[in-house]
Amino acid sequence: MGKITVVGAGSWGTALAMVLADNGHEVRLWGAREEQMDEVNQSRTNHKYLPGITLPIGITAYVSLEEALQGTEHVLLVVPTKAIREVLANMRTVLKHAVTVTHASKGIEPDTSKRISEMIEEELPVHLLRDVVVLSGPSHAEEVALRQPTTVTSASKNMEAAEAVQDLFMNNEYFRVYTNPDIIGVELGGALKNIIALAAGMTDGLCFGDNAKAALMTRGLAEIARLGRAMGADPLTFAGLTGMGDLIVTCTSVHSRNWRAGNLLGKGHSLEDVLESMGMVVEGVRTTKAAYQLADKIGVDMPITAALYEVLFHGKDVKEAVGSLMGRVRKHEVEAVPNLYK
Ligand SMILES: NC(=O)C1=CN([C@@H]2O[C@H](COP(=O)(O)OP(=O)(O)OC[C@H]3O[C@@H](n4cnc5c(N)ncnc54)[C@H](O)[C@@H]3O)[C@@H](O)[C@H]2O)C=CC1
Ligand SMILES: O=C(CO)COP(=O)(O)O
Repeated sequence: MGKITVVGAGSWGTALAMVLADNGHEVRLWGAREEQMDEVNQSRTNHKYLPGITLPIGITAYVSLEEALQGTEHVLLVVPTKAIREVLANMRTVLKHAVTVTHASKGIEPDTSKRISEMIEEELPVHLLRDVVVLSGPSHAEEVALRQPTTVTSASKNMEAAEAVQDLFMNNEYFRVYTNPDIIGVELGGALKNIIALAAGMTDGLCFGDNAKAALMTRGLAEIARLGRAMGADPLTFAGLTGMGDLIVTCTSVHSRNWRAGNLLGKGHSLEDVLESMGMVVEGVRTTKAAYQLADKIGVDMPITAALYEVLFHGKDVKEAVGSLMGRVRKHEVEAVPNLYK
């Protein structure tokens, strides 16, 4: 069993560190806050992010990134998308050897439209980066930390690297990992479902029913797949764990920060107050901006994303946004249908 450094000690980094420690690996958990890292080492808890959970002894917390990375060949990067470039720049200054970087974050960078694997390739020079792998799927940290059955996907351009990550995580009865070569589809599915989860939370906050939620999830998946296909993803990926699977778990679970934030917005709270009250990352807000810009740039129709963008960034009334969505021009459900009759 090897040494693995988990960079990011929030809820997801800590829960994944637990899986790796359960599998017998020596896990180094890095976080920037000394008080929090002392808590992990001394009390074996990380109460702000995983309340009530006792961490396995195989996890050691570090505040020095250089020490945390010494002698490890595998880095699991799990910080919010906003912090990815800053953390990679710090890694670049202290790394002395090549590592495989697996990331488990879910987002797209506004303005550049970059996926996280692209940011990793940009920030780490080739002599420090062996492979890039993505770990994604329907997986709330709260349930993984309770060792409840969970399935995710490991994706990479290099299938050997994806399989190596599958091996690292699959040695217990509760965490099962599939592999997929479609890194674009896996990353886009994980990032874009957060937009739909925010919208699903809003419909619940507005006290709309199950019909509205089912409509959002289904048409949301249609626009996720439409953008994904235009970006070179395999459309089938969006029917899998990192597409439909993650969409279901995020739109229907009270654990989801995106759903909870949307719910508060639907009840009339301001975006500023909602983000302030969450205390954890709500990736869907930045991703809405990034996806809106990307769809606009490449000419892909994403009506739900565009409606949410107006609500979040231009103060449009939520009910008015729903009205505009429902009043759009008539369409075929399946885009290929009109072509069949030509
Ligand atoms: N929580 C979950 O169940 C899941 C989360 N994810 C994804 O994992 C990523 C991380 O999410 P969580 O761990 O849930 O977030 P979180 O809000 O629980 O924790 C974020 C952590 O990142 C740290 N951080 C923030 N900025 C930093 C910086 N500049 N430098 C160093 N550390 C910094 C914070 O101190 C905190 O420890 C997100 O992209 C999220 O979408 C993916 C699957 C499940
Ligand atoms: O990605 C997740 C579950 O798969 C977590 O979603 P939230 O960030 O909305 O909590």
